[in-house]
Amino acid sequence: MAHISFDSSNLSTFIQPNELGEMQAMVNAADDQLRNGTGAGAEYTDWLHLPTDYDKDEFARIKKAAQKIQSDSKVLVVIGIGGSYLGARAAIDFLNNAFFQAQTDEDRKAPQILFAGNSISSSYVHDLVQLIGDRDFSVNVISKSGTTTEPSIAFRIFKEMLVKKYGADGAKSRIYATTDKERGALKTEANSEGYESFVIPDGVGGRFSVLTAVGLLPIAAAGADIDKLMEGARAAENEYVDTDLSKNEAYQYAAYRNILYRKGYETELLENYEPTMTMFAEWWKQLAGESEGKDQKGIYPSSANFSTDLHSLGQYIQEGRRTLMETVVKVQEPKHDVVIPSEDSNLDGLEYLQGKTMDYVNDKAYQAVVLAHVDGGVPVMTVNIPKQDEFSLGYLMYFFEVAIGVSGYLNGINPFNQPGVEAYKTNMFGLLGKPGFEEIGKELKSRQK
Ligand SMILES: O=P(O)(O)OC[C@H]1O[C@](O)(CO)[C@@H](O)[C@@H]1O
Repeated sequence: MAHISFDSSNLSTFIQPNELGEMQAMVNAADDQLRNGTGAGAEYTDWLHLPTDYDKDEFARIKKAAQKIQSDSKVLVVIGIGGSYLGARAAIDFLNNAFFQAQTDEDRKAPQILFAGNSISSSYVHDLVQLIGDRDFSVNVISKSGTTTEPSIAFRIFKEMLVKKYGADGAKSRIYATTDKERGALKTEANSEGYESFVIPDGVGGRFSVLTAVGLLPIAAAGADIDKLMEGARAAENEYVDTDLSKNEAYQYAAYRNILYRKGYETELLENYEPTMTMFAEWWKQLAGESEGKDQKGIYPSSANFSTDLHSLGQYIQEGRRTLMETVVKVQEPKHDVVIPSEDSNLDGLEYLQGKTMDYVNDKAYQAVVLAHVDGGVPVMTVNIPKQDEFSLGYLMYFFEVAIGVSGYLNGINPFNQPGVEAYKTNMFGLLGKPGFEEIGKELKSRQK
């Protein structure tokens, strides 16, 4: 039995009973493209078997490195952007205390995990340096290419800080490089400087890399059980193999979102009712957006955090343009529950809820929102997960990865490339005067007012 469940029961006013079955032939073809390597981008599908087929020696090394970081550092600075950071960030938030990063070093029982190199904000880096202060720290620099501008700038800054604090040799023993197995600038530097290094496998694109060292080292350093994370993903790998739409809920999700997309529901909101899942949605947004948004088509992935955003975006979702569909990731059992206290004055009118738990109210909010949004013309799908633990997270991430792979093929694109990301980089290099980009720089500058 599947560990998580996909609930499509609220789609009945938007999709007729015959429509899912009519997608079966297309799903069969998409499954063939994905699993038999007949589709575009087949060289980037090794993530499909990562939960079973991974480097066990490296996995043990990751756990050892995490222990070393825990023993000699109060802070781990994780440098990376896009798929080289979002999975770790999402997992660490999802699995830990809501105030993990704000806890004292003693309470946290693991290093504070701070992220850099995911923007070019100087103010952010300045403040991060201040926050580290004189505490012991290590750096995990994550980049397949080793030349991505944002993480490369951050790496220079934190490497210099390490050298000043620990000397050249001390710094080397505190830098962990996660990169290509043999090529690229970071691999070359790791080899020559002797940094401990971990591999981003060739057949795994950044947005599908959370279950490699890219995600696993920071997640383990934060104190999570990465064996359980892999176990959950492995269970999902075994679960979502049947091509039959009536049996494979990840494929069902892929098919339904494509049916809806073709009816004009062009934006999908990934929603949660737990603030610790905000970054999970950010991970999902790259997974879906970078995979599917190409050739001038694709579902636009967005997100909303409830009930917070019901008081900001709620109006639009209820009554704005009818192009939205929603996918809720609903946690069945909270990490902790809290009873609502009684108050004699009852000025807030809440006495009818005294003695009930907050999670009871949160669940009723979810039920109420589904009813209201469906009535308002917004199709709602729900992915139910039992709780926020490592096993469930590994399972859930695999669910979305396999669903997005199939979904991309259903829409006739290559889900595993990202040619569009280069356009801004080329322009930026031109404007910055990077050697080799002089011509484009001249042309761009002539167009600027
Ligand atoms: O690991 P790298 O090479 O620094 O790239 C980081 C990110 O940049 C992209 O290549 C493009 O945004 C992503 O796919 C990737 O996750």
